[in-house]
This record gives sequence, C-alpha cells and structure tokens, in this order.
Amino acid sequence: MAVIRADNLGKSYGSKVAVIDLSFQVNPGSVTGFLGPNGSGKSTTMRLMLGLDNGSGNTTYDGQPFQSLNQPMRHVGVLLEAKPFHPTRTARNHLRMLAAANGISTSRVDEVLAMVGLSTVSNGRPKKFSLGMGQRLGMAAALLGDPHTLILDEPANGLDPEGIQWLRNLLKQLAGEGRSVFVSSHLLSEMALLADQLVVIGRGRMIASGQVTDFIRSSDRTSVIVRSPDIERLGPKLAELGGFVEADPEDTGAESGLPRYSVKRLSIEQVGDTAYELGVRLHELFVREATLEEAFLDATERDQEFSGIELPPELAGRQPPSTGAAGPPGQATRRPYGEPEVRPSDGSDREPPPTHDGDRR
Ligand SMILES: Nc1ncnc2c1ncn2[C@@H]1O[C@H](COP(=O)(O)OP(=O)(O)OP(=O)(O)O)[C@@H](O)[C@H]1O
Repeated sequence: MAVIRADNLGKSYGSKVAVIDLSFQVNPGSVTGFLGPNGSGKSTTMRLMLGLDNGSGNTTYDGQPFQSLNQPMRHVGVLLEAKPFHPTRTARNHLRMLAAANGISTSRVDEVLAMVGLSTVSNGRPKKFSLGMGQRLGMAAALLGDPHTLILDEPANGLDPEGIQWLRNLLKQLAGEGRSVFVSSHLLSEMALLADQLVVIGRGRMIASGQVTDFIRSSDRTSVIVRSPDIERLGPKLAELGGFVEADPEDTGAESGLPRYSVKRLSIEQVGDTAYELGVRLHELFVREATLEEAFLDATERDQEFSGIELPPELAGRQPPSTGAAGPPGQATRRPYGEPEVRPSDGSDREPPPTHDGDRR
C-alpha cells in the first residue's frame, strides 16, 4: 500500500500563483481530506500530483512518480472534476474501454458498476446521467484497477444525502483495507465524519496538516469550560499559565447561579491539575470543541480569495479578545483575566492563528 509524497509543488498561471511550495504526505489506511477555500489551488495540486499540469516539485507513489507507474490505473484511481465521458458510449462500454486500455479484466466492469450502484443503468449513456450518477460512474472508473491509492476531487459533488453516506462508507472501507485516500470536498461536516487526516491550504500555501482532531483542538474556538465557586483564585493562575479566561459566552446561567468560564489555549488536563494544585473546587469541567467548519473558517479567514459569500454572524468577524484590564467575575463579564500570551507581530489587533504541527505560516 502506497505512501503518497508531494514535495515542493508549485504552479503559476502567468502572473497568477496558484500553488506555492506545497509538501505533504498521505499515508495508507487513512482518508486524508484536502481542504481550502475556493480558488486556493486544490484542483491544481491534484493535477500536479498526477503530472497533468506543468509545474515545479514532484509527487511519488511509494517512491515512483505517476508517469513511471506501469499500468497506472492499477496503482492510482483518479476522479477529477472534469469527467472525460464519451457522449454516445454507454456507461458499461466506457468502463470496458478503460479496462481494455489498461490491461484490466472486463469482468471487473460489472463489479465496479455494482459497487457504485449503477448496475441497473449500465446501458444508459452518461450524457443523460444526473450529476450524482456521473460522479458514481467517475468513482467506478477510479476503482476499476482496484488501486491502492485514490485521488478524488470533490467526489461528493451532486450526490444526494444517501449518495453522500454511501460514498463515506465506501471511502472508509477502502481506507480500512489499507489504501491511501486523498479527497477534496467543500462539505466540511461530511469531511469531519470521513477524514482522519487533513491537508488545509489557502492561496496555494500550506496552512495546516495533520490529524483532524488536532486541527480542531488547535482552533481558538475550542475551549475548556469550567464552573467553580473559587474562580477568583483559579482564573488568575490560569492566565499566568498562558490561558485566556473569560465568561463563557454560551452560558445561559440556567443550570445554577454559578457562571461558567471559558479557558482557551490550555488543555483540560492543565486546568484540572491547576485547580487540584490550588485546592480549588470544580463543579464542572469539560471541553467544548469547535466544529471542523469553525476551525476551518478560523484557519483560512485571511486566505479567502472570493469573499462575496456572507458568513453567518456567529462565524463571521470574530472579535479579538478584549485587552482590557482584568477583573473578577461578575464585575467584568466576558473580560479576560489576563492578556493573551500571543500577540500579532504586525501591529494589527487580530490574533495570529494557532500553529498546528509546525505547518502554519
Ligand atoms: N487554467 C487556468 N488558467 C488560469 N488560472 C487558473 C487556471 N486554473 C486555475 N487557475 C487559478 O488558479 C487558482 C487555483 O485554482 P484551483 O482550481 O486549483 O482552485 P480550487 O481550490 O480547486 O478551487 P475550487 O475549490 O473553487 O474548485 C485560482 O485562482 C484559479 O483561478
């Protein structure tokens, strides 16, 4: 099963730089999600990985470039956005032709048609297929050679909810068999269910790579929630340790008279241990994780090439934490106990995004 290694990929279209010095690895046995805002260079990267675009850098599949793979369909299954279906050939004949050209047994054609749920329409012409059926046929072509590696650009495009669930189960199963699956998608909630690893880019550059769980934890929207009758003692100590403590913006106060506080930049273990060391009582302690969508929007907000889309208010224009003087809870709700440790170096009042796996700019 193949490791994909992409090294220093780069591509410009005239003066437009699409991808810059992008390096990452995709490991067998996992689904690696490829995320980035519109126009960030995902499709260009995938084409570079397959030698379909002229650019810099190189990509290897277990040490071999795509061009030197013998019978590449047996090694790497590919689904790109543009699907080269013949206008009059039936779906089955399209796959038979691909199989014949790549030394694959034609008996595999009916297998993959069944895998993608197109057996009953296999004599139909792709030009009459819906977008979702076209995606399924594209998946059938990608799977034809039973490859150990899959590179899929937006495979969920046009699929209905049942189709998306089918695709998720299929990709997880393929990864579970030890294959390397590299997949781009705009459906972040779906990616959260599907991917184990992420590569996140913005304006053609690496923003983050690593485990999905680490990416979410590194988001400033992930916080440790604490409720304590001794918050006046605990809060300043957490701030001293680098935590950013404020009244929990989501606290409705419905459960008890004691307010909840939100602690960012410290782990739940650090908060719990600090409370223990101070002899401070805790009535509640849990982690409220960001969603993948929130973490993604935070990580890429400076890299949106096309910002015409209005984000919902809760995801847009996040205010930086107040730098005002610290005060005890009750007197200055939603004010920090201490200054955030990390300050922007450019003099702006925006916090720098959290680093992740050392890959952040
Ligand atoms: N053939 C081309 N000629 C000129 N510019 C191009 C070409 N293909 C892509 N670009 C530009 O390169 C950048 C990256 O495009 P790319 O399609 O790789 O992004 P993407 O992340 O796949 O976008 P999307 O999510 O919208 O599909 C964009 O600014 C795009 O306009």
